[in-house]
Amino acid sequence: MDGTVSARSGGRRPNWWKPRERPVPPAGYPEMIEAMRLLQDRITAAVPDAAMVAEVTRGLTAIADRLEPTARDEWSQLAGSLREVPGRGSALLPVVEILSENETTLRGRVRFSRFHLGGNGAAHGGTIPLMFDDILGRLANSGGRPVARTAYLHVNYRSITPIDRDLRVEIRFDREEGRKRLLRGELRDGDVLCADCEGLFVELRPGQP
Ligand SMILES: CCCCC/C=C\C/C=C\C/C=C\C/C=C\CCCC(=O)SCCNC(=O)CCNC(=O)[C@H](O)C(C)(C)COP(=O)(O)OP(=O)(O)OC[C@H]1O[C@@H](n2cnc3c(N)ncnc32)[C@H](O)[C@@H]1OP(=O)(O)O
Repeated sequence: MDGTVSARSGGRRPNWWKPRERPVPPAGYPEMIEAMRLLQDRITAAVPDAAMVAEVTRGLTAIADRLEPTARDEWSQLAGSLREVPGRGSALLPVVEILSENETTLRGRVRFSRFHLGGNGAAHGGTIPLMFDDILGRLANSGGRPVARTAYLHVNYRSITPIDRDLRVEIRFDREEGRKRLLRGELRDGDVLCADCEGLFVELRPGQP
């Protein structure tokens, strides 16, 4: 248990869940993840012939083999841990560029891409909760609060969410009751409400994974 305490809990509760120090990302690391995202988009869109399939498979396997000896455990990995980098260095997440952020509100710009396609130009319905969960989780765990996990995430799809367009997302901290933190969010394409959500985050008790 470390000694970090939450401003919101009046300094009583220790913040036990804390990843170890991460290695500093080498120069070019965010660009490498960006190249991975581009690859995901291009593979999703591609209809290659058999020769190109074989060539790409060889190339990707060679890269995977080169990376394998550098693997570390999850507490030391870089992907997903780069809080200051849009998308946190995770190729899984739709990239949210954070425009403003404080302890109660987060505003950002997000662009779903071909990799996230569901159908007919619209983002896959699973990628929208993924995006919401990540930024709700970011706000829920901000301000030195002890770590909380999503207990539920309710998403309403109000209108299709187009890919390849800059959309706006806004999250706000609604209320906090004991270990429970309720947050709400909205995703908009201009004036059109694409989706909104409500998420409950519950602060973990010491020892809870
Ligand atoms: C990934 C972890 C977070 C990492 C954050 C770390 C650092 C922060 C820094 C940067 C963050 C950047 C980005 C954020 C990254 C990721 C965010 C994503 C987070 C996730 O994606 S995380 C994965 C999905 N998540 C789970 O894998 C949870 C599995 N689950 C459990 O671990 C337990 O289920 C738990 C702990 C949730 C509760 O369990 P428990 O036993 O501790 O508590 P209990 O059940 O007593 O509930 C206490 C009070 O909450 C009410 N309550 C509970 N559940 C409810 C529900 N569903 N509906 C309505 N009310 C509910 C009860 O009714 C009671 O209310 P009351 O006190 O009023 O009676």
